[in-house]
Amino acid sequence: MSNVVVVEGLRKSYGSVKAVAGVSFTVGRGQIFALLGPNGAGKSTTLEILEGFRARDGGRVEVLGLDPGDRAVARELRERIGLVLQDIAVEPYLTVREAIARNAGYYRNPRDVDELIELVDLSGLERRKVRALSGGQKRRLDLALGMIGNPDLLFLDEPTTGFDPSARRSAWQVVRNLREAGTTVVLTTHHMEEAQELADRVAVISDGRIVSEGTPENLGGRDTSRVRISFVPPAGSTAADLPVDAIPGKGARVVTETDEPTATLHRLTDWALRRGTVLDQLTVERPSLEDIYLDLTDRDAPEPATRGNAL
Ligand SMILES: Nc1ncnc2c1ncn2[C@@H]1O[C@H](COP(=O)(O)OP(=O)(O)OP(=O)(O)O)[C@@H](O)[C@H]1O
Repeated sequence: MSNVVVVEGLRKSYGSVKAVAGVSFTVGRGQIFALLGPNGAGKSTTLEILEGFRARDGGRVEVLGLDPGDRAVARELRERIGLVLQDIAVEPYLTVREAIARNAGYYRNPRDVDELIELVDLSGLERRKVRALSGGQKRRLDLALGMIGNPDLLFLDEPTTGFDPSARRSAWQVVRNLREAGTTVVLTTHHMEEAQELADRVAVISDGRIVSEGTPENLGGRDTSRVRISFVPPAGSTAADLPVDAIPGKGARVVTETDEPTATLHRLTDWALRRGTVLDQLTVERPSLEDIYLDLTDRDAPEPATRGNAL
């Protein structure tokens, strides 16, 4: 797979603040790549350098085979990338359709305006003024404006902040459809579910450095972490009766952790069935992406109390 983005040893300081302190990663063609990290970690600075808005202090950067630091390629880069940034100002007295159609005029090979309106779920709102849109509708317009130029590479900076759950799911589908059509996407998000749902690869940045990179499934050893099984033991039985070592959990639950979930579950369910009973409220969980993320970005934090459901 050819790389659409190559970043090697990228550095950028603002005075004495080392915002980006030696960041390296690549993004393959047609991939969705998510950059995660706490506030102030260096995500926006990295993205702004890739987008050609900010000069770097050091390191190598290639975007669609071009150096975004080279002013001579700015126009070509502008044609081939799409941007959905935070707080985009759109002329408030234009209608949705006018705003999209106007931006279409800036590109050589724009998408069809009406198709795009449908794609981002703004059908029926074409004639509404931008100033009368809700926060989530405005963000969908931002998404349309980022895509209107038919970009090879789309940057999405916290694309679904302020969306209701249903709008968020439709926006995810829009992004997945773009990937199907061959568009490469680089996004930042604070929603771990978004990264889990969308990203082919994720990198976690903290204090200007990448602290872990992988797929949402294997980031930080997530796929090999111990599995946690929890349930309420049958009435009349104690922890000592169970066929596995378990410790008290929340309420009446007990919890056991294992590297061999199949065998442990077999022992437990076999034990329960032989007694003609059930393991009430049984859950089997690996750490969620959010658990792993919190571990990676705050090593002093206590063990997270809640865990996700993905196995
Ligand atoms: N123009 C600037 N001048 C001085 N310092 C800056 C500037 N822009 C960012 N910084 C500092 O650089 C560091 C990285 O900021 P950056 O905006 O890249 O982080 P971020 O990961 O995008 O954060 P957020 O999630 O809050 O958007 C922070 O310490 C920030 O205060």
